[in-house]
Amino acid sequence: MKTDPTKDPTADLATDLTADLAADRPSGEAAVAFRAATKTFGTVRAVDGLDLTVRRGETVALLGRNGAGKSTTIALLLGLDEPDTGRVEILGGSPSRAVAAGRVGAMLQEGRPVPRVTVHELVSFVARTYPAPMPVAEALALAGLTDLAGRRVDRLSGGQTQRVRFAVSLVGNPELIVLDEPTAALDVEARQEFWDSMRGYARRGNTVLFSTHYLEEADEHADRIVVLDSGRILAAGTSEELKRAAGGSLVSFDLAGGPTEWLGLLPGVSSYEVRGDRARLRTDDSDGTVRALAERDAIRSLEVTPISLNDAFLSLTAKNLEQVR
Ligand SMILES: Nc1ncnc2c1ncn2[C@@H]1O[C@H](COP(=O)(O)OP(=O)(O)OP(=O)(O)O)[C@@H](O)[C@H]1O
Repeated sequence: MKTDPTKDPTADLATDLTADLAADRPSGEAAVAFRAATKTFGTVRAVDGLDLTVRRGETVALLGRNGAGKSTTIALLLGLDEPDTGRVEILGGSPSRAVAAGRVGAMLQEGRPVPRVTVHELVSFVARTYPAPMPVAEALALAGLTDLAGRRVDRLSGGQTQRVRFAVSLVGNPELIVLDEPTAALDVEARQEFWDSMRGYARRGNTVLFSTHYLEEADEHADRIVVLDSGRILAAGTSEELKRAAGGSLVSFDLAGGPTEWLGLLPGVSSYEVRGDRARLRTDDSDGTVRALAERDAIRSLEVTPISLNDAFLSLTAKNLEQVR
């Protein structure tokens, strides 16, 4: 549902419901639905029986290593490629219909700036190709480009160019925006500016699906994270849920020169490492591990912390590697 802060939101809701009824579709339909979708290239299953639903208004991150299947998933979603088997739907219909109607905006990895035109000219040109675009000034403001409107697009920095691509993807006033690694190669500041723009768009009630390698970005900017590996979903949920799914906590303490062979035998401990005099134990049963350490009087500078999202990601993908082998 789209909301304009200057308007009564219930008026929007009423309009939306009327539109939904008029279009003969349920008002609660998903923004994105993959149903057992598979895509194979030669012997590689880039997308392998994918079942994924993104609700309207959600911001979802697709997280995965190189080759996990993120770009192929996005290509299927945008109708740039067809699944071999299974189904992909956007906003209750086919991807190509949603794209043609301007209901989906996309920012893909490739694409070079057009020479000589200004930011305003380019975004205006793209706006004219959509049936119900947003005002160009609004798209420029959302993308943080108001002050750069008169600048030539081939004379912008990497971060500014990325924001132009963002403006181009949203000027059609889409309900769903799909971003394939939108901040690859941006510095920290440009990345932050980009996410600020994206959040402005999401706050209007729109749906965002983005792929990333950056765990912090997924953690910070998505309502839900979907971890992909070998074209399959390994885990999905909030970062807290993923940490829980990966299992466990970290227990660390000072060895004070003591032996290390027994660490792996402690209750709950699945792995451990020793750096200098500090032992770090990964455990599924932190209470049991701590009790056993206390019995051995090995609790010097003891700390129990939840695992980081990074640890959870590594652990989830490592488990999958073991299963694949
Ligand atoms: N057109 C293609 N022809 C052959 N193999 C392909 C093609 N597109 C993707 N693949 C393979 O499918 C798998 C998934 O690739 P995909 O690009 O979807 O992964 P990704 O998660 O987006 O990776 P990255 O993070 O490196 O962009 C990889 O093994 C890749 O080599």
